[in-house]
Amino acid sequence: MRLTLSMLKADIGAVGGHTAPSPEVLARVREVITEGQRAVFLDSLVFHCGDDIVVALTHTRDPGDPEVHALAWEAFQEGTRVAQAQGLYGAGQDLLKDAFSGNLVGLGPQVAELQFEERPNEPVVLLAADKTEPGAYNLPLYLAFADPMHSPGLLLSPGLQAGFRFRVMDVEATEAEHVIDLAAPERLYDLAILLRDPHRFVIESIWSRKYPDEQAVAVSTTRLRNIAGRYVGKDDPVAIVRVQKIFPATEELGPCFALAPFVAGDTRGSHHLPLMPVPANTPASSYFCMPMVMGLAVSIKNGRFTRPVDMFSDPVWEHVRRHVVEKAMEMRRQGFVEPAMLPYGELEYTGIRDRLERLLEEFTVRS
Ligand SMILES: O=C(COP(=O)(O)O)[C@@H](O)[C@H](O)[C@H](O)COP(=O)(O)O
Repeated sequence: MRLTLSMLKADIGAVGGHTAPSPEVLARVREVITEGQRAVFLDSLVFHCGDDIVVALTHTRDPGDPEVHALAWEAFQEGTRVAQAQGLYGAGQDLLKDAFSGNLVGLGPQVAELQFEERPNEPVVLLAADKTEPGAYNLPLYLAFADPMHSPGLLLSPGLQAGFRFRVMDVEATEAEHVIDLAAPERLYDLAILLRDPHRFVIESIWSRKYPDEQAVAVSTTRLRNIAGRYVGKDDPVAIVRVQKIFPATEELGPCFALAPFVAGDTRGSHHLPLMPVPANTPASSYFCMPMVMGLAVSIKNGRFTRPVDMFSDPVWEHVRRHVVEKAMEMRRQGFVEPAMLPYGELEYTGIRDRLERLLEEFTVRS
């Protein structure tokens, strides 16, 4: 069965700040999605990461299918109406355009879609992150798909030994989509040169080299500020990762997040803090909006999801989180000084830029 898995995500309002959607907003999104079942898709999961609502759908249409996207758009719009009625903060924040034009890409919501021939058992991990940007997945995915120190399957399993092909997107290119395909391990150093800059170069997809038609990973790559031309909240990317057999195993992918790399985002989208792996449906952190990532491991059969297993909820992750919190607090001790605050070009609010321009005019040439 040729299946498409679509992950569609939007921040449409939250309770008491940029925290979490209300139960009523979530219920309305679920209701609209459920009404669309059978006509448009096979199965769905609706959950949240921080203040972002994620809709995951399985269907037999192609990625970018207008009806699938229209259903998600309608669900987010209906949810926004509830958020507005409840006075939630940032109601409809990620719906940047008024009219739906056949595809959610470019309208504000994040979209990751992956098409595949369903295996007899199809294990998949659904990742969602809040208060950060699409490049936040660069390092964990590189470790899982290219680094045998983290992913022993690259050495041990014949299905993985040929390595993987990484498609990297230059998200600063606005006129057209600029991508490059790099095969690991041969082009590992070239890959590293790009991935070291997660603001600009983002892993968009990863493919098996032994089975070139088999896509392992799809990451949403939309940068909201490229659409809106100004800061309207962080991008908060989603990603789909197929696991096991010819791909890294779930337990190889997991530890790649334990490193908790410093990523851009958190308060006012203008700082670096470590990416904290959290259980599903965790509200955004009141500690400086620490960037967070959640993962649901699911199996799919005939397009139906099993009940998900929460990837970052077992006891090991409590230990990891303690370490991540220490890392975050240490960084916060240096307040506004880089790299705690982002470099000038990446600041999402204009206050510093405006003030610096005035200050530069006050400089005089020393005689
Ligand atoms: O990062 C944040 C929100 O991100 P989000 O929109 O949830 O992706 C917050 O730190 C806000 O920038 C901060 O709370 C200020 O928000 P405003 O008062 O400007 O809306």
